[in-house]
Amino acid sequence: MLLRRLCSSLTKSNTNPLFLHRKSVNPFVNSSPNPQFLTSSSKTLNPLRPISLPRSFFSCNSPMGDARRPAVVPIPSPETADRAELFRALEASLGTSFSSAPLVPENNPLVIVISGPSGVGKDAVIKKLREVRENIHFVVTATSRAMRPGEIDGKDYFFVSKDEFLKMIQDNELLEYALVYGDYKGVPKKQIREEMAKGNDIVLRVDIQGAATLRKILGGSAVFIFLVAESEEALVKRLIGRKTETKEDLLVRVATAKEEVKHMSNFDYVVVNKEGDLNGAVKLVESVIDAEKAKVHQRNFVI
Ligand SMILES: Nc1ncnc2c1ncn2[C@@H]1O[C@H](COP(=O)(O)OP(=O)(O)OP(=O)(O)O)[C@@H](O)[C@H]1O
Repeated sequence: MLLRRLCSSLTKSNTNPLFLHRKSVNPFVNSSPNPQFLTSSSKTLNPLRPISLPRSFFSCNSPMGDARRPAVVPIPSPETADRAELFRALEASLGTSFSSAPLVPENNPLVIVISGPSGVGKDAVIKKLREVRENIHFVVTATSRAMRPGEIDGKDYFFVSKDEFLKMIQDNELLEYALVYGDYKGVPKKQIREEMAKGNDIVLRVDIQGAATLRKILGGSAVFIFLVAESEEALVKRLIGRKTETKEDLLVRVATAKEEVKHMSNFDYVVVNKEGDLNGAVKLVESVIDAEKAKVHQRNFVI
């Protein structure tokens, strides 16, 4: 019906689209005749006059139109029609069936690198994120540092000896590694491969040095989030409050943290972990992940 209406309005009215176009844009005034506008008898056409096309060109009765056009089907009124009936009528009118296949392909699993100065709350944010988000794997980093009270091997870190760590480096088992405050820390490749194959997103928790190395290796194939406290003062207080560092360690970490904040520009997103608002920071990280998942051009991480 719609098609028929369109055809009849084109046939009946003088609104030949070619004419309208030429009337509004007339590039041939004061110019030599354009071969495009020569008739078969080689007469020059007046550019302001409509080109006369046979009536059958726009006619719904043309045999060519019939061959290409779907059958004319009455479309019931949307206000009163049965939904299924209306759906079928629309399909029939357009000569096509509406596919139920997803319009958007599956997301690529996302690799999220979370970093930030020591004591900013990386572990705290990740612990919470683990509770609230599904289909996400938190890579367990291998480290040669000693276990802290309350930490669990294989959950918080894979605690290995220095020699074991050096063997992993030798066997090319680490995506990235670094010597941090005298201890080795590294990201095992195997875990990432296995979890991505299951369709899970991957979270890597690394220090600033590790994030810089990963950026060089991964470029834009992963999303980099910088976690920061609202102020230096808040950061130092948080670190003191943790009570896990010796006074020497504290001094090094605080001095390093001041420098580390300058690396923010190498990241894609910055999330402020405000004192007393851990949930707010976690929500922001989730928003970043959701936004990344809605990207038309997805990041493509290959390992
Ligand atoms: N938003 C927050 N408000 C108050 N305290 C917080 C907040 N986030 C984290 N903390 C606390 O700050 C301390 C440091 O946090 P956390 O250990 O997670 O830091 P980190 O960045 O993982 O440090 P590191 O890199 O040294 O391991 C912890 O005691 C943690 O409970």
